[in-house]
Amino acid sequence: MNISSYANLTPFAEPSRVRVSIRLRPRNTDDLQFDADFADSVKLQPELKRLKLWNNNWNSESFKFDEVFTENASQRRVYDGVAKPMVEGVLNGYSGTVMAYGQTGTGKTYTVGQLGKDDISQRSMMVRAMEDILKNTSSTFNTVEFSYLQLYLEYIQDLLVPENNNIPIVEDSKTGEVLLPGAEVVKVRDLDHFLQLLQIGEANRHAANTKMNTKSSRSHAILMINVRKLTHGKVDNEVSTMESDTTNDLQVNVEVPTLRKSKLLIVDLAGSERIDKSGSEGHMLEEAEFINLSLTSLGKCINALAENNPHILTRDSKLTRLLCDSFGGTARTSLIVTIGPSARHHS
Ligand SMILES: Nc1ncnc2c1ncn2[C@@H]1O[C@H](COP(=O)(O)OP(=O)(O)OP(=O)(O)O)[C@@H](O)[C@H]1O
Repeated sequence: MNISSYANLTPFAEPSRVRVSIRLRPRNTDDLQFDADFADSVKLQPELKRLKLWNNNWNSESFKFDEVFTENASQRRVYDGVAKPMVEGVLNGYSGTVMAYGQTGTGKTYTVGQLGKDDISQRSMMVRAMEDILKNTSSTFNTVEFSYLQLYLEYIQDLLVPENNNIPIVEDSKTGEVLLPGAEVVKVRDLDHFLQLLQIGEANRHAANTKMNTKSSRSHAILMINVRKLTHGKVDNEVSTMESDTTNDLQVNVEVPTLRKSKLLIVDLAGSERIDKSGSEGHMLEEAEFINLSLTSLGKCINALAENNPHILTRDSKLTRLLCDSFGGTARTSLIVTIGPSARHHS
């Protein structure tokens, strides 16, 4: 899978159920030391929402995205362009999924999961999304709850209570809703409460990576925010009245309380390295194969969604089973592909 796997999805379906954006990470000290650059092989054209890739000096390919973010794009701008529309949908009762996809070290966690404790301008989508949801809900009429999980190999582990490390996926046969019995579901009091728990989750993910002897994330991290809103919708009701000897049917507006449920998923996917290039063996190979399987089946679902194909095969991996109730119907998906200065050599 490389850049071209997800580019150019937009023109096929209007209005699309999938949006795909791309973000370039700025050069870090390693890139500068090894003089890694992007400009000789890749050109971002944000005003055209295009990325141009040179295969050699004469040949180039152009890919279209919904949004193109250069290395100068702030966390705020990326959030506004990618996640905010999904948050607005969730506040209006529609579910949505935002996912970060890219190779190790290209900025997936920075984009979707960074806490920004010391500098709020560095806050990522998870924090900004919760902030916006809390700002636009009232604790009297709404409930905001979340779970924070990771999927490693084919095991779902609770990042808030890591002892829960083999959580099953159950599909409600009536509603099709994905249920995760045993996963911690926390009612959010305020943003500070959420930040504290997100930090615990981050530390548990980090500890799991350290145990696996790697700094990079070999698991998918999934933040699941559930919003329940009590709304009072007006419903036309027919009422019969008696006036002297005649019966009259009147249409009256009746206020009926309705509960609207919606879900926002923010997913920090595991690095998308290819097995053949990583030279993995033994356990590392098994790990890479599971990541490959889940990303491949996710790719198939996203392509099916973009083509408005009603048959979305979600059975192939735990990742897509976990996401399946956020794929169909009115739900929307937004994918942000992160790339780094050395990405061309690995794609
Ligand atoms: N847009 C950016 N601006 C500034 N720093 C960034 C940006 N994107 C990433 N970084 C920095 O680059 C490093 C790698 O980013 P990050 O950990 O988010 O990558 P990743 O894709 O999640 O990697 P992995 O798959 O290994 O977990 C981090 O130090 C991060 O702070």
